Formats: sequence, C-alpha cells, structure tokens
Amino acid sequence: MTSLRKTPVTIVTGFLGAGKTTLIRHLLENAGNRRLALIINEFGDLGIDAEILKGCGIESCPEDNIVELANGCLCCTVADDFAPAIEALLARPDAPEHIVIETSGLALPKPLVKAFDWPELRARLTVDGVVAVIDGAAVAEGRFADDPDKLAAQRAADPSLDHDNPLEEVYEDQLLCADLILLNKTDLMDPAAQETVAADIAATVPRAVKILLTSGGKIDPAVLLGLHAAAEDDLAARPSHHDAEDGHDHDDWDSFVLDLPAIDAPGPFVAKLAALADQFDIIRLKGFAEVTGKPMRLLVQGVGTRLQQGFDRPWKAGEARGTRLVVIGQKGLDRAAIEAALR
Ligand SMILES: Nc1nc2c(ncn2[C@@H]2O[C@H](COP(=O)(O)OP(=O)(O)OP(=O)(O)O)[C@@H](O)[C@H]2O)c(=O)[nH]1
Repeated sequence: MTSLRKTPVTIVTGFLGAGKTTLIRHLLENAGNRRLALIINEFGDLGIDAEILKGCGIESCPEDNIVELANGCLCCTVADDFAPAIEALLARPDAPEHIVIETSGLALPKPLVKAFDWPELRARLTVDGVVAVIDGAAVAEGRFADDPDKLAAQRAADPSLDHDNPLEEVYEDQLLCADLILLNKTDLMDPAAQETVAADIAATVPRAVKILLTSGGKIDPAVLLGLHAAAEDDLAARPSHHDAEDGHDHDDWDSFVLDLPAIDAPGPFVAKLAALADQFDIIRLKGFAEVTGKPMRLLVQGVGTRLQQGFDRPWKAGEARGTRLVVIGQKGLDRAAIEAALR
C-alpha cells in the first residue's frame, strides 16, 4: 500500500569542519531499524564524506542509500541535480522513511528549503527540520567574527556594506535558517566559553530556536529527526544575507585537490599540514594518505590548524592507493606554495 504520509527530510547544515559527517555517522549507528537515505553534497569534488560514511560498515546503512551530489553547490543547483536525485530515491521499491541531506559547509540552507516549497516536492516531502552544527571551539576563537576596525573603515567607504567576512556571512545564514542548533565540539571548550557562545547564538537568531550542546555529534536520533518544523511553510522567518539575490558568491573561496606520493609516517606529515594550515590560513583539509608499508589507509582531517589522523580501513584489492587531499580556503589560497611545501 502506498502511504500518503509525506516523507520527512532533515537538512544538516554547518560550516566546513563543524561536525556534520560525524553527526550523521552517529545517527546511522543509532538509527535502529529506521530506513534512512543520505544525500551528501560536498565542496571540492573528492567525495570524502561519502567515503567516510561508506567506510564505516554500519549495517543499517547500505552503500546505495548514500547519494553523492559532488558537482557544484547544492544550494545553487537544486533544480538540476537535487530534485532528480530525490525523485529517484522516492521511486525506489524500498523508499526511505526519512531522508537526511548533508549540505556542503559553504552552502546556504535557505535555497534548498525553498525547493521543498515547489509543488512537485511539497506534495510528497516535508522538511522536518534544518539542523545547524556549529564548531563551538572555532566560534569561541573568533573564527567567524568580523574584524571591527577593518569593517568600520570599509563601511565608511561603502555604507551599504553588510559583512566583510564571508565566513561570518555563511555562518549566520546557516544559523538563521535552523530549527535546531547543535553547539558541537564542547569537549574543546570550557563551560564559560560554552555559555558565551550559546548566548551569542541566541542573540543572533531572532526566533526561539533550541540550542543543544554536543560533542562528537552525539544526539538522540529521536530528537534529531523529530523536529516536525515543516520548514518549507515558514521561509519568511528565516532571513538570509542573500535574500535579494539568486545564489551566492563562489568567488569568496578557493579549493583544490592535491595528489601526493605515499608518506613515510603519519605524525610528521600531519605536523607539516598543521604548520601549512597556519601559514596559509587553510580553512579545511581532508583526504586519505598512503603510508609506506601499511595495509590501511590513513584518514586525515584538518579544521583550521586542528589536525586529526587515523587509519580507517584496509586498502581494497585493486583500489588505487595514494595520497589525495582537498584543501579549502578563502580566495587567494596559495596553491603553488602549499603544493611545493608538500612535495
Ligand atoms: N574534538 C572534537 N572534534 C570533533 C567533534 N565533532 C567532529 N570533530 C572532528 O572535526 C573534524 C571535522 O568533522 P566532520 O564531521 O568531518 O565535519 P563536517 O562538518 O562534515 O566537515 P565538511 O564536510 O568539510 O564541511 C573531524 O576531524 C572530526 O573528528 C567534536 O565534538 N569534538
């Protein structure tokens, strides 16, 4: 029997490295028998998030329930890529009970929510909620704050100027669209910083939105997937810096993929990456490395200067080994110098 119930969709937003994939992994591990499908959109088309989730071997998550939309920015290509992908999921004999979308860390959630207001989607789907994952430690360090002096000078020259900091703009757009805000990485924050950041967020968001403190994206799936917000009915309450425009400015960001030879040891490699992240203001680094003589592949994750590494699974027979990293930063990122330092 075909159910007339609309399929709920949860949109997971949050800046680069905030912990979206970690949250979804925890969700998959704790989803019980619920039939979930994931749509993953990544900035920089290496498909690393999908690889991480596929590599996790969680039984409740067969690989073909993970759909990658790697080309371009989901919020700007909703009609071309996204609507057909979601139609295809709904047409499956074992159609998902709930769809979770991980947007890229640079995507604005509002245009995506807007797509669910289109008649063909709204008839069959509802946005259960937009969940914003926040890197609390990065916010506490002032990563998303405008430099007040610089901004004052620029505003004096151009009074219509809103923000000078594209990071802040994306961060705020994501917060303003949320039905639930997860202040994540609390393990890296002391209680006073947690309180300050939570208060700042509450002051930024005009609606009463619940803010929960998390570490490692650990939150009860019943809460995460049970917001019942019907966000598509409520677009006006979600202001965006880009309300007047279609889409947003991709020129603010640079991203490239580095193909490197096998490395000798994880420690020195990651230390070098951390130094480069600091020197060149790299926002996000992620990928896999081949370590000479090791049967496992090394997962490398960098958020600002905070680097993590760990072997995630054995290389498969016939799989091309190697070291591939996505590097993301603001416009003007010095690819040549970064690449030269690593070769
Ligand atoms: N200390 C700490 N690290 C975390 C936490 N959550 C995630 N991380 C780490 O932060 C890094 C980025 O996490 P991801 O889950 O990949 O972040 P993301 O938001 O999916 O990143 P993008 O897809 O690049 O936007 C990884 O190294 C995670 O292990 C947390 O609560 N505490």
